[in-house]
Amino acid sequence: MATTEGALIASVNRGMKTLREAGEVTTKIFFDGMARAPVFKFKSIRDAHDFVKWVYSSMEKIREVAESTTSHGKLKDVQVFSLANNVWLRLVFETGDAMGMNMATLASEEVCRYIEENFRGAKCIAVSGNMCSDKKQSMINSVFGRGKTVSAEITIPKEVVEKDLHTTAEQIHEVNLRKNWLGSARAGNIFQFNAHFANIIAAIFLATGQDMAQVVESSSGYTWTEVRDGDLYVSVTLTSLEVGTVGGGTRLPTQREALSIMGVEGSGNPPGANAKKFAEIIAAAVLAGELNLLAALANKELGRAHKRLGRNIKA
Ligand SMILES: CC(C)(COP(=O)([O-])OP(=O)([O-])OC[C@H]1O[C@@H](n2cnc3c(N)ncnc32)[C@H](O)[C@@H]1OP(=O)([O-])[O-])[C@@H](O)C(=O)NCCC(=O)NCCSC(=O)C[C@@](C)(O)CC(=O)[O-]
Ligand SMILES: NC(=O)C1=CN([C@@H]2O[C@H](COP(=O)(O)OP(=O)(O)OC[C@H]3O[C@@H](n4cnc5c(N)ncnc54)[C@H](OP(=O)(O)O)[C@@H]3O)[C@@H](O)[C@H]2O)C=CC1
Repeated sequence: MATTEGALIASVNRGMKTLREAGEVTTKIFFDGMARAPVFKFKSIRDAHDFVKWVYSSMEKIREVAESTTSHGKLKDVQVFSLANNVWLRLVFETGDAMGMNMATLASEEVCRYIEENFRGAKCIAVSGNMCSDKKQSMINSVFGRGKTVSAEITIPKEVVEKDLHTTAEQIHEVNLRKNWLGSARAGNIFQFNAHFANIIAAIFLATGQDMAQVVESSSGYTWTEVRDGDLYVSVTLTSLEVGTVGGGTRLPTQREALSIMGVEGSGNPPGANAKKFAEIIAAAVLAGELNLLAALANKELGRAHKRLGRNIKA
């Protein structure tokens, strides 16, 4: 992790120590796909409607055109949206170990060229029509996923919660409900029912050569807790985690080294395996950070910790 947040390393470290003592973290990827969504304009809604019908009947050809630009990318879905005489095609790609934004953009440009040549009156206004949605918070990413949708979970015995986090499952659960859920809802937040996913995501992105601007949507998600016979069940779900282990800034030597420490540098076997494993490691780290901050809030430790670790003042 690379961060200027004074207490963050200590925070995630204590969370990880707790997870390690509690047992195994389970992680699962529920969705994997990078989206690019060109916007097309038509003369009338009649033409836009005909175009949508044509797209559904031309899926195989569109897939062939898209995949002609890449050996790793696979077009897995075309999601169609319209507004008056405008149509967006949200092209969703499996991108192997790459985060895939260049790969998906190059493939989408080829699809746009094919459409303009083969459907009379279709004009591609922009290869990115914001239904993608890259580097912006959006409901579409939260609902459909972008990059990877990944969850991590663990149940922590009450003795471990008390020893390492100096609190109880009940107190952590109450902070989660009243802060992350009720507080976020009252604040009008619709994407981030969590405490500080962004802290961990930003620090890992910087250390491993990810695209920093994608922290915006990659830190969307939910923290869920339950008290189970005094033990704490805790889980995190990241809806749109956009990461890669090849391409972009992962080519830089220090960033490559950070990925190799986790055993996920470069191409996986099969391709995509490294990026998936990396996403699961990130979800587990987010779980550690989230668990620990909820405990620190329950204990009223926040100000004291930041005084000591941020300002270097003994509390
Ligand atoms: C700071 C602690 C962990 C102390 O907590 P403690 O229990 O007094 O710590 P300890 O000294 O007894 O050490 C326990 C363990 O913590 C770790 N640890 C402890 N110190 C270090 C260190 N210097 N470097 C690395 N690891 C450290 C380490 O794992 C250690 O185990 P050990 O190795 O000794 O067996 C605790 O008070 C704490 O976590 N406080 C909360 C800090 C925090 O989570 N900040 C997050 C950022 S806040 C923010 O940016 C977002 C926010 C809050 O605004 C979002 C929101 O609205 O919610
Ligand atoms: N163009 C845009 O609109 C945007 C670009 N970006 C930038 O794009 C970059 C990331 O794009 P991205 O496409 O991920 O990376 P790159 O553009 O660096 O391309 C990665 C290429 O690596 C090849 N490759 C080799 N091994 C593998 C493997 N195991 N799995 C997958 N691909 C492999 C693929 O080639 P092949 O396709 O031939 O198979 C792939 O296209 C970042 O720098 C980011 O900042 C960010 C946002 C928007």
